Amino acid sequence: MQRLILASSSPRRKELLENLHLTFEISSSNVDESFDADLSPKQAVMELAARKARFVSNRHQDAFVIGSDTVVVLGGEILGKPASKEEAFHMLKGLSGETHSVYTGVSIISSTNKEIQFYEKTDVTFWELSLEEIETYIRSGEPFDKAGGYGIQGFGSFLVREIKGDYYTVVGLPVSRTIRELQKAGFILPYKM
Ligand SMILES: Cc1cn([C@H]2C[C@H](O)[C@@H](COP(=O)(O)OP(=O)(O)OP(=O)(O)O)O2)c(=O)[nH]c1=O
Repeated sequence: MQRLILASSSPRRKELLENLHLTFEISSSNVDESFDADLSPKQAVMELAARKARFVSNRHQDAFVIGSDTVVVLGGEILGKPASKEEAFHMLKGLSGETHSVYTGVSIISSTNKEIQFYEKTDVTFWELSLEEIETYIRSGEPFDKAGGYGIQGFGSFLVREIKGDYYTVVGLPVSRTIRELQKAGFILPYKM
């Protein structure tokens, strides 16, 4: 029986992988999430996803490991998680009425230590937001553990007017691409596809 490990502490990623009816373990990675300012968003998310997957793979060499990283990009600027109410306010005010891109990078390391990296990008357009809407949203506490300061899957759904691309890329794991790449890497699915 092949072992599969999700290298993530994100409850969303766990839930998304569970949707695929796979049996897997969780092992969170403790890596430095800073990256070189010269990296493009796609390079940055793939590099961070690989760092997370390698951290766990080094401790569990017999397993398939999945690592993932998500950022929001507005006008060329990469937004991570807001560290304060002020930062959340600044991010959400910037996203108001605009279209931004969400990049999620994924790294898969196989049980024979082969690495695959890929990314997906989804464009998200926000409604024009009033100051009251932004303040109400920040008071909910939802922005703080999420790239760009919002969660499309939660209360933050009211912010979003339109998306173009895979919804699950925004939530943190592009599941349909991930299962295909996992299979290519040699992981045997518990069902036929
Ligand atoms: C834009 C957006 C991001 N997010 C989340 C996905 C990621 O969990 C988080 C971005 O932070 P990440 O650093 O990608 O992930 P993480 O720290 O939550 O988990 P780990 O590193 O252990 O895997 O933002 C949403 O849940 N909904 C959204 O709409």
